[in-house]
Amino acid sequence: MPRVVLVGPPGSGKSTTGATVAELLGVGFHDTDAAVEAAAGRSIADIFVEDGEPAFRDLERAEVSRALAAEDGVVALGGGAPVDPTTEAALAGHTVVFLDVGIADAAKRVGFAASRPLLAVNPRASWVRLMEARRPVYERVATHTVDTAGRGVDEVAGEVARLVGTDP
Ligand SMILES: Nc1ncnc2c1ncn2[C@@H]1O[C@H](COP(=O)(O)OP(=O)(O)O)[C@@H](O)[C@H]1O
Ligand SMILES: O=C(O)C1=C[C@@H](OP(=O)(O)O)[C@@H](O)[C@H](O)C1
Ligand SMILES: [Mg+2]
Repeated sequence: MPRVVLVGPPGSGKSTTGATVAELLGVGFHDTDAAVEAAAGRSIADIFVEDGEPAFRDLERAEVSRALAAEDGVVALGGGAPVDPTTEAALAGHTVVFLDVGIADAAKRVGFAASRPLLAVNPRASWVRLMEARRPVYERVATHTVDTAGRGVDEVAGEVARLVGTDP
């Protein structure tokens, strides 16, 4: 079982902070988006364009299920992963940290580049809409919440590592 699973919206820092948390804890780091891309041999943006979002969600659900069973370090999910009911149910019993962030910090961090297809059109409005819909899901699955607003990667990673460092 992973030591900690990171959830939160795009730009909350799951992928970047997760790698630092893993270093601090001396464990491996696994990003489910990177695993989906490696297995498909294509970027997430290409999977969205060529096969559509439902096809990506199917790949994501399968990869998250595998990672929750097989990985034992830090696991970062994609921002939409916990919205899937199967994935939400599978997160029960795991140590899950919700990296919270507001639109101002997320916009500064992500720049809303084309690599995040859901934010390609009207990025700020799309991000706010996604976050409004998903916040209840993040709050339901989280065992801990860390506010990342105005805080750098090292500070956030240090707090996450302290929160979960004593967990078995
Ligand atoms: N706490 C932070 N402070 C400043 N920049 C950050 C922070 N967390 C992440 N970033 C930067 O924001 C961008 C998006 O981070 P990323 O880890 O990909 O987020 P996510 O995986 O949650 O979408 C990256 O360029 C990263 O370096
Ligand atoms: O919010 C989403 O639905 C998505 C977030 C992305 O991951 P990050 O949250 O790591 O950017 C990636 O999984 C895909 O573009 C879909
Ligand atoms: Mg990410």
